[in-house]
Amino acid sequence: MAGSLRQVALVGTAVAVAGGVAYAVWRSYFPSEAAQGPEEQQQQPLLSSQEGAALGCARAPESQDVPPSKQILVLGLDGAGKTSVLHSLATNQVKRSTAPTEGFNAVCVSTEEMKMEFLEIGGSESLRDYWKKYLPRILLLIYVVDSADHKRLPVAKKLLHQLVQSNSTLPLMILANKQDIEGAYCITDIHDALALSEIGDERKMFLIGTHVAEDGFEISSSLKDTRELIAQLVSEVV
Ligand SMILES: Nc1nc2c(ncn2[C@@H]2O[C@H](COP(=O)(O)OP(=O)(O)OP(=O)(O)O)[C@@H](O)[C@H]2O)c(=O)[nH]1
Ligand SMILES: [Mg+2]
Repeated sequence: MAGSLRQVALVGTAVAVAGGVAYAVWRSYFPSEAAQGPEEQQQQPLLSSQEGAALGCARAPESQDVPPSKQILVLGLDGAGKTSVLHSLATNQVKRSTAPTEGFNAVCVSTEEMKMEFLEIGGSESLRDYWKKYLPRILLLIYVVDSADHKRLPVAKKLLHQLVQSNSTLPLMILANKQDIEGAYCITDIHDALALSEIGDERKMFLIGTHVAEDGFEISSSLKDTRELIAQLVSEVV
């Protein structure tokens, strides 16, 4: 166990949160280019400039000395908690989702240093075909699992391994969500259930326990740490 855990940073300690969250805008849509092949998408941003602008992630013209938005893909099985985590990260308040994402969900989170564009694709079976199409455009993949959904962890593992096999260096952050539920697997169990030691040690990989607790409260320190780490990771990628 200790050997396999060496390849993964288990994050649970406090990291100071720099910068505030400026806004979050919610939207579900199917982009028109979803039918294109990954090659055609390689040079395109995750969100078009119009979509980015609508979400408050407008890009500055290249002549201006303003860093571009950082693009992050958020995947995982239906019900894992992707929307709830994203909404909480963006607003700093716990807000559990009440409906499945029927397509895509784009969220913009600003810190003092940068704007980060998160794109969640719903986890239901019919949407999983879209997952891979966005991989070539992103700086970081966040994969959310329901730590209490023991039965479906093998499916979550299979899909994760399929996603990462085509890119050995894409940074990966796994959120072992719903840690508040009694009987939820702890992160070492999740590490084993997802066979993370097989994913290779070329990439940066993080496994973090999270939960989106009671509505209306400030988010937990683990979620704040997660946001801080995401900002740090994407700022390191050129
Ligand atoms: N107990 C508990 N429930 C959670 C947590 N996170 C999310 N939920 C609940 O789990 C259900 C699914 O959450 P969503 O955020 O919609 O899950 P999702 O991954 O976005 O699902 P899809 O959009 O269908 O792919 C909702 O009822 C949430 O309230 C958590 O940390 N703990
Ligand atoms: Mg969702």
